[in-house]
Amino acid sequence: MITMKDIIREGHPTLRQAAEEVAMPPSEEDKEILKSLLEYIKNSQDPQISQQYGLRGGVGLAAPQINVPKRMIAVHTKDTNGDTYSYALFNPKIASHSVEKAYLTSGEGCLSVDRAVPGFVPRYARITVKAFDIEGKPVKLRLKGFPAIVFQHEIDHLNGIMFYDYIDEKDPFKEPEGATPIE
Ligand SMILES: O=CN(O)C[C@@H](CC1CCCC1)C(=O)N1NCCC[C@H]1C(=O)Nc1ccccn1
Ligand code: NI
Repeated sequence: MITMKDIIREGHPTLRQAAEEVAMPPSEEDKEILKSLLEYIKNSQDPQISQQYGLRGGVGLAAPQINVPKRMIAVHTKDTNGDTYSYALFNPKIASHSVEKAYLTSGEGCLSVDRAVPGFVPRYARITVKAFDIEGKPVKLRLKGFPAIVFQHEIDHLNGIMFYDYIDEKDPFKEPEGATPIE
């Protein structure tokens, strides 16, 4: 199982690399890696397991964060209606997106960043993601709200982008023009 010692931290070059596409259909090895990403996220949200293994809670994880420069992400979270979004995907791509932006009013953090970096992170309010599921079947997701923010944070990791790259240094809490705040 993945624990915090497997998660690389800022300064590690892999976090700033573009990750490689995963060949489809996925190999058994790639399937195991993808499963382990989703397993970490679920474990990190389990009070007993996360305490026992000292896991930092997360709602998403990308393979580069465990020093695997391959295009794989896992997301396990709820939206404000309480619907659960649980995905483990290969080669996710943002196929289209809204012009409208959105941002978390709490700002963002990252399991690979051991410090608080305050400020709003402007992202697209709605996205359409095309990807492949754990069996290599094509999937298409239309996302908005918190899940859309999480997916963008994870897909950025596949392109070597960190959340704080978007924060306005001069005025970190400036409301991004016409953006929707997400509590
Ligand atoms: O690449 C993936 N990561 O770096 C894990 C990140 C991903 C999220 C950050 C903002 C959008 C995606 C993560 O989950 N966190 N970041 C650091 C510690 C807290 C934790 C978090 O934000 N938890 C959370 C947030 C809202 C509701 C419930 N839990
Ligand atoms: Ni992150």
